[in-house]
Amino acid sequence: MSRSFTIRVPATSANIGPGFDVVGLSLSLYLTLSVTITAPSSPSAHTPPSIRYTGEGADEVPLDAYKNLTTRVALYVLRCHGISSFPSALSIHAHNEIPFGRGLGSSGAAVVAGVLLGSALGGLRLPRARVLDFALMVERHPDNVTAALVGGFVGSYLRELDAAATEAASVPLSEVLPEYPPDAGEHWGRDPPQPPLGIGHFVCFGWSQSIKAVAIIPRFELSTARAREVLPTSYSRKDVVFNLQRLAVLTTALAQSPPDPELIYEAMKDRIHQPYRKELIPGLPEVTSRMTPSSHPGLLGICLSGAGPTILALATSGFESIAEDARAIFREKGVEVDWKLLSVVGGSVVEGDDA
Ligand SMILES: Nc1ncnc2c1ncn2[C@@H]1O[C@H](COP(=O)(O)OP(=O)(O)OP(=O)(O)O)[C@@H](O)[C@H]1O
Ligand SMILES: N[C@@H](CCO)C(=O)O
Repeated sequence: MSRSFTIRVPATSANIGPGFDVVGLSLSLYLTLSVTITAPSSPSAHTPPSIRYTGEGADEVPLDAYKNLTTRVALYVLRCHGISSFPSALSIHAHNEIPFGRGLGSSGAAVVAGVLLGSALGGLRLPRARVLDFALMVERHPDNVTAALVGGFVGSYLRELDAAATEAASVPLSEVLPEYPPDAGEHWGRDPPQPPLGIGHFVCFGWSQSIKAVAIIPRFELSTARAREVLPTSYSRKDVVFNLQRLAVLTTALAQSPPDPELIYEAMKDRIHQPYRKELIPGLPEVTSRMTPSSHPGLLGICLSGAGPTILALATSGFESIAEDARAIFREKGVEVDWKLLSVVGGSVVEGDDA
């Protein structure tokens, strides 16, 4: 008997200014997997997975199930449950609206989609907290994956792990997600590390429905790894307190109706990551300082989205003039951008899976 189902995971913006590695927001661009497992023509014939990929990243994403991030994560989940291979005659059509390497959570979405895929393929029915554990074994900061899974405006932290769990969680990704299948008759080698239970914890904040997100997306990629390399390993107390004060206010201010632009604009400022990332993103300091609620009615606040280079402007109106003026500032620095008006949406869904 054939089986088919769909997995849909939203884009995310992490940090929202002061909440570095802490808060995330799910946004209305999606990675969608349409999955079909056809009944094998003969029980002994094992057909390898076939992947078709359309949309953002289609020209660079690997279509080999042992190299593709989403399917490697799915196989990791299956192997942790004693299932050593993909089902036969598995076909996946991935359609992606989330641009790669722009700070809109493309890798977090691919990882969450992979965990949900593994759970569905194995009939595992993993509870949401366990899905998060698996996702956090692969993507080690919780802000994007938690928001992609749960949806809305979310704050999260990683539980402090005991020594054994710390060791399990610190296994290199190359071991968690090996790229190559074993040759026929061989084994994968040692069992993959099981995620410790309850790695990530989160809380959902309120969100004023009048607030939309303008994503101003430079036409170049910046990997999260590169954007983390430029960050210092320690901070002054003054800078930490600056961010904590703003984050505490921001988490409630974005739920108020009507939202208060003066409060939010100041509460979206950051001293922990954006100042260090300006060398990688020409125009970042100018865009975040020259555009204010006074110069742009409707604007509430402006920040780097995730690790960048996208800029996220939260606003209740005036979306086009905010985007076009940001475009003009970027153009002065030689950077071309595209922009999208996005809404805050719900989290990941799996539809049509009766297994
Ligand atoms: N749908 C996908 N399928 C397979 N691989 C993907 C997919 N989406 C992202 N990736 C991989 O993740 C990489 C981008 O990850 P990276 O963490 O650098 O950026 P990001 O997730 O887009 O940004 P941020 O984490 O700042 O929001 C891509 O270059 C690609 O290798
Ligand atoms: N909090 C992370 C998000 C990137 O995915 C960072 O800013 O590096």
